[in-house]
Amino acid sequence: MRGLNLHQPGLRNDPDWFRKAVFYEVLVRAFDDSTGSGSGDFTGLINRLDYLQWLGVDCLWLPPFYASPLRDGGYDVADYTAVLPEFGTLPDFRELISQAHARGIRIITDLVMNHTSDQHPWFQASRSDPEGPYGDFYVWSDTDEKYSDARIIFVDTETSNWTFDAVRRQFFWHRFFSHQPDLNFENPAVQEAMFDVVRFWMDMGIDGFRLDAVPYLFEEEGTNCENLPPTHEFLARLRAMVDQEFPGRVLLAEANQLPAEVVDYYGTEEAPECHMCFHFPVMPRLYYALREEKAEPVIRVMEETPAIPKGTQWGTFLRNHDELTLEMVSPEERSAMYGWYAPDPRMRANVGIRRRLAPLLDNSRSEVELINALLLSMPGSPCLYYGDEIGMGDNIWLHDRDAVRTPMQWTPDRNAGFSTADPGKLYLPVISSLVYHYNNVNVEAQMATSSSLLHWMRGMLAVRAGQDVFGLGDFVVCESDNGGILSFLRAMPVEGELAAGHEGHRAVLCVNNLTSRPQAARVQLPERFAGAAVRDLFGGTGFPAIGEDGSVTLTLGSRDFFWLGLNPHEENS
Ligand SMILES: OC[C@H]1O[C@H](O[C@H]2O[C@H](CO)[C@@H](O)[C@H](O)[C@H]2O)[C@H](O)[C@@H](O)[C@@H]1O
Ligand SMILES: [Ca+2]
Repeated sequence: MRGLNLHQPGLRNDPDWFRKAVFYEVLVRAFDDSTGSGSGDFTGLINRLDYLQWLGVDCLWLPPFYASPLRDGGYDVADYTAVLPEFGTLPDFRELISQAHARGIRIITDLVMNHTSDQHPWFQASRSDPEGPYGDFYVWSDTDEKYSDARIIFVDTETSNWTFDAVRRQFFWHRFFSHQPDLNFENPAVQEAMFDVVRFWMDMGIDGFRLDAVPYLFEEEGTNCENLPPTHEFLARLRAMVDQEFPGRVLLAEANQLPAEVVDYYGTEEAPECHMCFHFPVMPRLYYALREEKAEPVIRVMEETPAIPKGTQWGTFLRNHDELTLEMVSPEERSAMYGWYAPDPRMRANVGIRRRLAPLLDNSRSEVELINALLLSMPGSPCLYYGDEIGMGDNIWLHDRDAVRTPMQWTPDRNAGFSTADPGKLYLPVISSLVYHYNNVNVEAQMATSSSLLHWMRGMLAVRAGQDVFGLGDFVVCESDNGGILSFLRAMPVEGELAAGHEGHRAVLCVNNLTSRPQAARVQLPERFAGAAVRDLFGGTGFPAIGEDGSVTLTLGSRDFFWLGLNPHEENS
């Protein structure tokens, strides 16, 4: 056992930390440029940790910062144990970990196991020396006909999962871009090499990994080459190694699949795999429900979500560095969502929408608040995307997913306070559109305005942090007589293991008006809440108690929501 991170100053010794945490995805490149190079870096991120601590996030997720030609935002790794020189050095990264930990903030990073860049020395060796030690590191074939049942993921750019290599005079397999050859996981040396990568970064002190594109590790003829048994066997071995050598560190699966398939990435009691999995299908349903003004799509996807093993957690999100993926919705839902959210074809990418949260919702403050309230109160540990806490805009005139990867907007000054470089030297231009210009949308201005979205987000995170039930409690949909109202309980037992030592209310009733008009609704709770006292979690104001039949009638303004603490034993006041 090499690495318990629990003794780091600032980190709480809590095995459930990831189940209660708010994650924050931040691109090192996009956050703060401390050197004037035009690109963000580790020192810049260190300089902004106080801001992230102030905001109330618990764990950062850093997408790849490894040596890379950057043809896929760093997901094209050219050296797994080197960092991009423009981001700093390994000692700088180590300093970032220790500075984050000192502030009680954990860090997980991306582990891109499925593929490398074609610039990786393993691929260069594999293509030029088929009989050498790396000859079998990739998936080679004399034809491009194998695995024909596997879909193409990057439909905008790729026409085949095979590309001919003129050096080796064979085809190589790639699930993503043709410059990203898939590693051959059938080769034990590849598996061992990946274990060593995991050890390298965990030894350095990171708190876990997001496992990128994890369904695609193995291939098998006659299948769609996704979620195959050997992939799960490999993940179980990886988890066993992590548990043994780095207890307390987490693995988070990025498996863009239906819930019934994703749950397999938690593994079994005998052979656990990941501690967390992103829940892809729920995210588009939140956007869908806002436009359809109906709770049903969200309720349905939650009903289709199987229970997960004890001690694990979903990861949830509204946006990330990729397009808002519509792979997990039906063709009818997809075309409705394109119509609502991506009327201009430039807003689309692959099977999804390359826009940020605020522009998706046409900068409607009440919709941004409501969808964030849903994210923060539904099951799962929410992951925020940098800049969405201030309602940053996007730039659909940029290439591919760069539309949503522009520099963080700190101030109304040059380059939005992100960099002192000549503006032309920035890795991407700052947002200067009419509505989302950095003159108006920036951290400094919002910090100075108590009614800003930024202050609202911080307040929400603070309230959530005081209620363990959001991370640990059950999710129970409460029937209501109004289809535009989504109401559910987050509850955990008063007696028993879960309740011991945890804070806050044991039951919170969340009621959300998905419609743009005021609504009244009679909400039915389980019988045990009959007569319970009701208090708003934000101001502590008492509401009328739950009726003796277990129901309560509430009125909500347009896109309004309530988080109501329930106490069956309190005198109502
Ligand atoms: O490394 C290749 C890609 O891996 C992740 O991709 C995921 O995003 C895709 C959409 O952009 C999605 O369709 C796919 O199912 C996912 O695995 C990573 O997040 C991407 O940035 C990266 O290009
Ligand atoms: Ca693969």
